[in-house]
Amino acid sequence: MSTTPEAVNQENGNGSLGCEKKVKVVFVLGGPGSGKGTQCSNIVEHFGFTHLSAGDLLRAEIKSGSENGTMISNMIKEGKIVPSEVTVKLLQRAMNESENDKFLIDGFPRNEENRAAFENVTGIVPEFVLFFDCSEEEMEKRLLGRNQGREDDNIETIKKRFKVFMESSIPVVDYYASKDKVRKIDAAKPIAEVFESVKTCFAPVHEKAA
Ligand SMILES: Nc1ncnc2c1ncn2[C@@H]1O[C@H](COP(=O)(O)OP(=O)(O)O)[C@@H](O)[C@H]1O
Ligand SMILES: Nc1ccn([C@@H]2O[C@H](COP(=O)(O)OP(=O)(O)O)[C@@H](O)[C@H]2O)c(=O)n1
Ligand SMILES: [Mg+2]
Repeated sequence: MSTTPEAVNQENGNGSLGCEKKVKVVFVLGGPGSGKGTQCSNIVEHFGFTHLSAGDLLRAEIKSGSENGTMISNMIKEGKIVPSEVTVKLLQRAMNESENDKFLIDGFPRNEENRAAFENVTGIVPEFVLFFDCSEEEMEKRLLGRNQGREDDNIETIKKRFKVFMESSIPVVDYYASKDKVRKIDAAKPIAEVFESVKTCFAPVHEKAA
């Protein structure tokens, strides 16, 4: 059952969303074009998670005619990170509206502010962080060929996104690595091979051949 908007804003214990609902969260991080969205679709199909892309939620918010739409749109065009207040609310709403209790949160947290705001507001600590490791050269090639009509998939914005990734997102990966929560994947390989590595992070150990 969905909760009321008021419940969404309440702080509660670990794994709680301000109501009785306990959830499991896996953060999916990696540079722009590293294949986060592609692999999340595979994970959803095989492991029953619900995929929440922070970027998709922000783009939907622009389309909905929200009062924040212009600000979000301008930030995305510049490759900048939208204030956490906006993004965390969208993620919380999506989790509360879902019947599922397992979420892949893709493209979030992208900076220290995102990370702290999410943990403070929701009380949720991720099970682990999937990190897609890929060279900028490969990511650039993929983004320029993505063809989804995105206003930020142009070379000028791509360069800005790479800079933001290195300066703001890598420290978040380092933070979770210091807590032994990062599962790093070589994301430069073909899609099916990357998914073989991803699977090992989700499948229980006993499912593997002895
Ligand atoms: N392993 C891969 N090898 C080649 N192309 C890929 C691979 N993974 C994803 N792609 C393609 O690269 C582009 C970016 O992938 P996407 O999943 O949207 O990445 P992200 O969400 O990390 O930006 C898409 O066009 C996608 O089809
Ligand atoms: N946590 C987030 C995620 C995305 N965004 C914005 O949305 C843009 C696109 O994010 P995305 O995750 O859809 O992009 P990809 O990494 O999938 O290419 C980012 O460059 C940011 O401008 C944000 O501000 N905060
Ligand atoms: Mg994506």
